[in-house]
Amino acid sequence: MSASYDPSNDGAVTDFARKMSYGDYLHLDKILDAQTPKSESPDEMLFIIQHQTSELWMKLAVHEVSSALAALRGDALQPAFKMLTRVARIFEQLNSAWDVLRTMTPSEYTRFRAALGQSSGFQSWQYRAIEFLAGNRNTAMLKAHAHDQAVTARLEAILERPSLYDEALLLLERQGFEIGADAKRSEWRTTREESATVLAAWKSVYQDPERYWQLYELAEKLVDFEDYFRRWRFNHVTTVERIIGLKRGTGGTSGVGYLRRMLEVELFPELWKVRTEL
Ligand code: HEM
Ligand SMILES: N[C@@H](CC(=O)c1ccccc1NC=O)C(=O)O
Repeated sequence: MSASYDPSNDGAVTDFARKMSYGDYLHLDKILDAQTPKSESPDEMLFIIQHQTSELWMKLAVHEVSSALAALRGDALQPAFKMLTRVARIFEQLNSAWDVLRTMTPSEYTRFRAALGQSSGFQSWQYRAIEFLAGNRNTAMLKAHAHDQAVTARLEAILERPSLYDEALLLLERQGFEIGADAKRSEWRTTREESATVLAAWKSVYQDPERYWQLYELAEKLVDFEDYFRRWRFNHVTTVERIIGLKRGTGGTSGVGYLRRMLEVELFPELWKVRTEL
C-alpha cells in the first residue's frame, strides 16, 4: 500500500458531521475522558486503565451470568451453555490482563499508592455482583456499599432471587433428582449449606453422562467458570504479593492474608466434591 493511498477513493465514508460515527456510537468521548491520575507517576495510567477495562469486562460478565441464570430457569439449556462459555472466556481475558499489570514494580507502585487513599478493589460492586450471582453470598460485603443507594439496591435485587447454582439445583429437581433442603428454600440472601443429597444427585449425573448429557454438560460449564474464577483470584493474590508484599490493603484488610483466605471460597462445592466420589 502506498503512502498516498486515499481510502475515500475506495468508498470509505469520511463525512460524519450529520451521521453517527465510530466514536459517537461507542461514546468514546466519555470513556477516554475518564482517566484522571492523581499523582505525577507515569505508571498510574496503567493502573487506572487496567481497572477500568476489568470493570468493563465485569459488566459483561454480570450481564451474561444474569442471562444464563434466567435461561436455566426457563429450561433453555443450550443458550445458557453458550453464555456460560462466554463468561469463562471473559475471565480468561481478565486473567491475561494481569501480565500487563505485573510489569509494574513495587517501587513504581509506591510512588502513587498513597494517592489511592482508602479506595480498593474490595469496593468493586460489580465483582460482588458476580459473586452474588454465582452463589457466594456474604451479606457482610454489602457494608462497603451502604453509602451508595443505587448500588445497594442492585446488589439486594440479586440477593432476592436464586443464584446461578441455585437455579442449576432447581433444574436437577425438575429433572427428577432429589435435592433435599435446596428445594424448600424461601430466602436466597445467604449462601446455602453444602448437602449430601445434592452431592448424590451430581454423582448420578457423572456416573451416567450419556443418560444425563445436558446436566453433565451444565455441571462441566459451571466447573469451567469456577476454574477460571479461581485462576483470577490466584493471579490477583500473586500480583498483590509481588507488588506490596504483606502490607495491609488500602481497603483496610490484612491484604495478602485476606486474599489467600478468599482462595478457599467454593462457588459450586458439590461439583468439586463429586470428583472424589467417582
Ligand atoms: C497493584 C495492583 C493491585 C494491588 C496491590 C491490589 C491489592 C488488593 C488488596 C490488598 C485487596 C484486599 C482488600 C484491601 O484491603 O484493600 C484487594 C482486593 C480486591 N482487588 Fe485488588 N489489587 C490490585 C489490582 C487489582 C485489579 C487489577 C483488580 C481488578 C479489578 C482488583 C480487584 C480487586 C477486588 C475485586 C478485590 C476484592 C476481593 C475480594 O473481596 O475477594 N485488584 N486488592
Ligand atoms: N488495595 C490496593 C489498592 C488497590 O489495588 C486499588 C485501589 C484503588 C482502586 C483499585 C484498586 N485495586 C484493587 O484492589 C492496595 O492496598 O494497594
